[in-house]
Amino acid sequence: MAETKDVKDLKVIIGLEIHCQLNTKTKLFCSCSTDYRNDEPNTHVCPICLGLPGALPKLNKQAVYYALKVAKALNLEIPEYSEFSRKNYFYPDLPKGYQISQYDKPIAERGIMIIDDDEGHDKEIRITRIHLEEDPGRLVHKTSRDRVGYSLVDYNRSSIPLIEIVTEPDLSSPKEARRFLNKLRATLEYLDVFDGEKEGAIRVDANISLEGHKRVECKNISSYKGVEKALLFEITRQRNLIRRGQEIAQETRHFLEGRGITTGSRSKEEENDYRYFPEPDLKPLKVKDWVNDIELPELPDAKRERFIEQYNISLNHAKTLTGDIKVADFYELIAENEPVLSATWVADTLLGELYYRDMKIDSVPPENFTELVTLLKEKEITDRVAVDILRMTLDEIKEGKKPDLPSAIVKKLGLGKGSDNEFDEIIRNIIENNPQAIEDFHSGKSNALNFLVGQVMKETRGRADPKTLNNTIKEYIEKME
Ligand SMILES: Nc1ncnc2c1ncn2[C@@H]1O[C@H](COP(=O)(O)OP(=O)(O)OP(=O)(O)O)[C@@H](O)[C@H]1O
Ligand SMILES: [Mg+2]
Ligand SMILES: [Mg+2]
Repeated sequence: MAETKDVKDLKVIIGLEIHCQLNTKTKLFCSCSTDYRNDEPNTHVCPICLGLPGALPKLNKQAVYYALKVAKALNLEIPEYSEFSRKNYFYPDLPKGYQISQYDKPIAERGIMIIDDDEGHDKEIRITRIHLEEDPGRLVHKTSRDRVGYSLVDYNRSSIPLIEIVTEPDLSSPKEARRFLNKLRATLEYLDVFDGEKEGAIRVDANISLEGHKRVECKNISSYKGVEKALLFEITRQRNLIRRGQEIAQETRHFLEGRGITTGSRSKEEENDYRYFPEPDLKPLKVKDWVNDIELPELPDAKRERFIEQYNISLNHAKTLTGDIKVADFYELIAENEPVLSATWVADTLLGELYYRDMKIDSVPPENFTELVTLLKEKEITDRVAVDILRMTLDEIKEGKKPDLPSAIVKKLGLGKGSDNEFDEIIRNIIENNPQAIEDFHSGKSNALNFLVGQVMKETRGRADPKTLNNTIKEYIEKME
């Protein structure tokens, strides 16, 4: 069956296992603070999260509540009871010799998330299950000068609450996987149970196979881009093997972020028998009773529909604006004034400029942005000038300064839109100094006119109105014959 198909036409099958740190104040089974990132190693520890003999876990209810919130948001079925289990393995990141996790009675099972497929159509991705577990410690591997390796271990992270979200193998491309993760992250942030900006907040195991062949699992990828890259690499690697008539080994591979490749593990250490059994120190949870108290906020899909309805903006803009709760909140602060124009400028310009500068939207004062949109609406400035002002504003914020209001910048730098006759001399000069362009124009090359418009825009620092400039320049050329 598979042999008759061209290798490049084999379907790509992807399933993800996503570990997300929940942003509770304290750890899953003790009261150590989870806010460890700026502190020395092993300063947020106690007998429980160090796994000392005799220490008993005490369940953090907040974490259960957060996990249930996620389960409800992704439409999972909540069972009557949920139970913790011990997952036994020996590794220095886990001093107890077992991780408290969940096995056959997870918090929730069988849900759905809808994403865009590669054609932009809605696609349902089935969620297999969500379970709660504790994070192990963190190992730092070092090489000393005599090249003998050694490892340091930090238990600050030990017992931070995680949820593991497992999907069915419903994703069909690396881009889909990326979109799934983006939407999942957005949902978790809407729910306020997760902070995706924190280092180590999300770790993904990406499973991938080609139709009719064995699956490979790329473990512990720590960025969204990394997942996409690892999957792209795997598709090429697996296709090449199949082309050469070799079998794909079912194995665990590691993704090397820096080099963008995956490598096979030397040992078979992952092929563990975890000897799961119910955790005797924690009672089963009657989760069905908890879930009734959970109220969900407005989620991305609902917000998107409301934005379209309330502000009359396009589907694409609504998708972009609701793809991140901070962007959605910013938009709602400024939307009253010119909702459509504001949507365009946030979605099509502001986000790109922020991304380019590695800045976050909540650093932008809403009043500055509102004023910029007003100036545009009143046609006091051109689009070009607006982009320049936006860039100046963001650069100032980035340098830690308080940016001037756009109206003040316009005044100070004389950036107000001019009428074409104000630029009479500039237009004449440009026409006179570009005889080649005039000749091209006469021989019907439309680019020539664009070139002249561009020159005038440059000379006027973008103050001329490109919409009228086309005609004006045409008239000048005809007049000057
Ligand atoms: N043929 C396949 N191709 C790609 N992915 C697959 C395929 N079959 C299953 N998967 C995915 O592999 C993952 C299986 O994860 P699961 O946790 O159930 O098992 P595991 O990987 O064997 O165990 P572990 O939790 O120890 O990693 C799921 O995300 C599932 O969608
Ligand atoms: Mg798993
Ligand atoms: Mg797995």
